[in-house]
Amino acid sequence: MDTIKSIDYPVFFNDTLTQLVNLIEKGNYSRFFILTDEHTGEHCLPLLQSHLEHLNDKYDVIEVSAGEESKNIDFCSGIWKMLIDFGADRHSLMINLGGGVIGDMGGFAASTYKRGIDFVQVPTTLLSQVDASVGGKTGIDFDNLKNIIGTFTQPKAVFIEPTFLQTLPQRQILSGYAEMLKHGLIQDAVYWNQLKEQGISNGAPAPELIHRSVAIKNNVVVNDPFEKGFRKCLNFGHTVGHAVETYSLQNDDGKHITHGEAVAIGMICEAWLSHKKAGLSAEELSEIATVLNNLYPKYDLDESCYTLLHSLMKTDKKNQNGFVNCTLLNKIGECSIDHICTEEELCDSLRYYATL
Ligand SMILES: NC(=O)c1ccc[n+]([C@@H]2O[C@H](COP(=O)([O-])OP(=O)(O)OC[C@H]3O[C@@H](n4cnc5c(N)ncnc54)[C@H](O)[C@@H]3O)[C@@H](O)[C@H]2O)c1
Ligand SMILES: O=C(O)C(=O)C[C@@H](O)[C@H](O)[C@H](O)COP(=O)(O)O
Ligand SMILES: [Zn+2]
Repeated sequence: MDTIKSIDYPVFFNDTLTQLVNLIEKGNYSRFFILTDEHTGEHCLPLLQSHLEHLNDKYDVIEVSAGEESKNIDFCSGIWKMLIDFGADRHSLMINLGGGVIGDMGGFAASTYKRGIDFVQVPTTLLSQVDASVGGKTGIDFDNLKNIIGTFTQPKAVFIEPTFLQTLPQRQILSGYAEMLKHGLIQDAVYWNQLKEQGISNGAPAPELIHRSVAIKNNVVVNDPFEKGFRKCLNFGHTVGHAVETYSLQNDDGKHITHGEAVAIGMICEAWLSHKKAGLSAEELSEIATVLNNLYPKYDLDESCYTLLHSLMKTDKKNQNGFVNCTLLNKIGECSIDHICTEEELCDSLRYYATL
């Protein structure tokens, strides 16, 4: 599969770990650091290390706990502290070996340490391969708000290695599939139909589909890297989705939903808003709601939490002048940005989800 050229860096799909070793050797780095979480440390690090034996004295491993609960300032401080303790200088390289949590937080830690050191993304979840590793959004959650602190900083390269997906639990595969479905909905009706018809059984989607999603996302971010305008299309499903994800993280019942599951709920609600406000037909709304509702577990959101959900939506980064600003679909495969949605409309979209 062809390497994709992003803003000013390559996204590799073939011989990825050899390509990574080439980058390390050519980059003349003083040291490099591999950031993992407890799962990628177990399942992915050994394969990477088998390519690094001749560089054993040039790197250290930094491991954090797994999951969204770690994507915060405390774990980020821990990473900065380890970089200081290991003597990382400005000519160091950070290798983010993990899912979106590691990619976002490792990218943020690297982009701020000594005002910025190089980093690369080695995504190990479907979600991070198709979406999070490309485009340069780095960040952490803070004050119970998703990605509220962060930077736009591009990696030096992205290495998409399909082998890593072999150990990924099916729930996480489905989570990544939600972002792939989003890519179809916003940009490519043929791709949506292909994903919808073949569905997802056991294991990861074909590498060609992963490549297709990266190509769709990349095409958007190269034209609007700082989300001044059309990049907001990649945020379809996230106004409601991030609020639901945050709500689930705050509820200490141990039943946290994944980012993809939350975005799937958000896409149903925002498809309903699209029907009300942006021309999406009733037939296409019904198709989207059926596909997503069948793929993802139902999450209980009763009326008593709507006020909290709306207050979370009011903090969305697309908002301006206090108005909640959504990306909506005009039809499957085409979207438009900057639709102001009222509290009543947003709550009605949650009511629609509850009726399914
Ligand atoms: N920067 C962006 O553009 C962007 C895009 C989409 C999502 N995100 C962010 O990404 C995060 C979600 O990423 P995610 O879904 O990858 O979650 P994650 O990083 O928490 O990974 C999910 C789980 O899978 C485990 N895991 C990772 N790779 C594995 C492997 N190969 N085998 C077995 N287990 C493995 C992890 O340890 C974790 O428990 C969210 O914080 C979201 O906000 C960022
Ligand atoms: O790359 C983008 O732009 C996206 O919006 C992709 C999203 O899938 C992703 O979840 C992103 O992290 C959301 O960004 P945020 O700015 O809404 O925090
Ligand atoms: Zn997302």
